[in-house]
Amino acid sequence: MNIAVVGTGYVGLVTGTCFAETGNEVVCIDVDADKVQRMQQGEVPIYEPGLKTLFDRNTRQNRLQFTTSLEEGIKDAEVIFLALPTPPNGDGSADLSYILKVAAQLADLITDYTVIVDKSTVPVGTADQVHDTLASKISPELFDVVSNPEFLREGVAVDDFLKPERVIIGTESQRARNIMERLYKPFVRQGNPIYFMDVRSAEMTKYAANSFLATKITFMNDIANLCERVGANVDQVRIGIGSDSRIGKRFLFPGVGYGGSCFPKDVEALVRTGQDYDYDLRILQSVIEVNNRQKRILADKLVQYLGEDLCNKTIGIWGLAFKPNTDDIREAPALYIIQELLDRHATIKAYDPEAMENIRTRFGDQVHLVSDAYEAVIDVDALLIITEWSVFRTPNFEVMKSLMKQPIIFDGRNLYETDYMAKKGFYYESIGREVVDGG
Ligand SMILES: NC(=O)c1ccc[n+]([C@@H]2O[C@H](COP(=O)([O-])OP(=O)(O)OC[C@H]3O[C@@H](n4cnc5c(N)ncnc54)[C@H](O)[C@@H]3O)[C@@H](O)[C@H]2O)c1
Ligand SMILES: O=c1ccn([C@@H]2O[C@H](COP(=O)(O)OP(=O)(O)O[C@H]3O[C@H](CO)[C@@H](O)[C@H](O)[C@H]3O)[C@@H](O)[C@H]2O)c(=O)[nH]1
Repeated sequence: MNIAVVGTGYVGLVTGTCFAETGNEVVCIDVDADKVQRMQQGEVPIYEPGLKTLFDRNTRQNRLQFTTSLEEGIKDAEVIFLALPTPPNGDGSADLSYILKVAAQLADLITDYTVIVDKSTVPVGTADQVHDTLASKISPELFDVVSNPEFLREGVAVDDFLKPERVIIGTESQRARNIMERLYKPFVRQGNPIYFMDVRSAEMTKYAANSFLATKITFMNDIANLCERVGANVDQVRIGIGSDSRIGKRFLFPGVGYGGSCFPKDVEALVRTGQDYDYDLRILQSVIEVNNRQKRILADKLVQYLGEDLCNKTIGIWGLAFKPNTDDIREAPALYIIQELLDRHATIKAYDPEAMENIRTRFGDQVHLVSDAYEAVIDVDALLIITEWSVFRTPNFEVMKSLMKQPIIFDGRNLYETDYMAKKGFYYESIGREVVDGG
């Protein structure tokens, strides 16, 4: 099938590459000329495990191509995916201008029946708006607008796309449904379902899923904070409740708050949708509040221990990306923690396996970026662990102790056992567990 993907970011590039991998002819379109040129020259502009191999294979075989021209990119497409940004407006609502602008352009270009698929995360009613934009210029018989929200996670995006737990397709058109089913069949051969539903329910499913997961994490963060106060260990509580299949083991890991380009903006946008319909989503309002507090928790713990003024202190940081296996720093807790430390005049040394370029772009030379984890602890007064990259899980603590000015660790991801850290001679604070002082 001939497919066009408009918007070649984390979602668009993975979508385009994976559809090419199942034999489709894919053209990816992006307004960012520099990005398009890099991709045309064989460079994958984001870090996503497994993507480069698929990208190389499909570009080599000319099944995956790139252009800045919408007209050229969509000319043979039976299906056009919109994988465009939907960032938050000032009031928390989703900015639909990218989607509606492209919809208006498509209205001038489509001449044969085409399925327009909304893959971006958009509020209920957006597909109708896209439909109306097109229908104001071309016959509704020339197109269908389908909602096909994407559930991939960064860091495992290729796996998630190739083996989705479910595919959601919102459409009332049998013709569009048949095309979408044909396209997705290769990805659900192990029996995972494709759920067809009405467009509005599909749009809502995406927000409900992200908001539920953000709530689950936030609930655990709240419980973790209480565990600290009552002398319980949140890791044991997590295992205790997670083994109840009604609760489930996943997404119960407490930490420094959820970040990334999706949960923060999508929870806000759903609250906003509620307000538009005179309905207060109180649970989600609390989730936002608790998460904002949680993003500061590691800096708060540090300040409580080292004092308000950090002007003579050097703080090491492990992990800057919002989660492991990505270079993405959008809404990363690290951004908030770094800003807090800078406001308190601390010197910062930081290391992340993939996200340092993005941090350099954001903070310039205010953050001293180093080339490995051990370098980030040389002469530091304390180490903050913000992202749980695997490489941080079993460090040589003897070496660390010999490098650090003081053996103090604030661990936002509960990477180590508290008893072990005490035995190794560290002052060690984590999330929802006892503080130990082995010094
Ligand atoms: N990142 C994720 O993990 C994820 C997962 C599921 C859903 N989503 C949703 O998918 C959508 C895209 O997210 P993303 O993370 O891929 O965004 P992104 O910012 O990484 O990529 C968006 C791309 O669109 C391009 N673009 C902007 N205007 C354009 C135009 N007029 N024509 C062509 N290209 C244009 C940008 O240059 C950019 O390359 C959002 O709605 C997001 O909420 C994201
Ligand atoms: O137990 C957990 C799990 C996650 N997180 C945090 O939650 C955030 C989001 O993590 P994750 O969901 O793994 O990454 P995303 O790539 O943001 O993926 C989410 O957002 C995407 C965009 O909408 C959806 O497609 C995915 O299904 C959804 O999981 C990160 O800051 C994680 O550190 C925790 O703190 N504890």
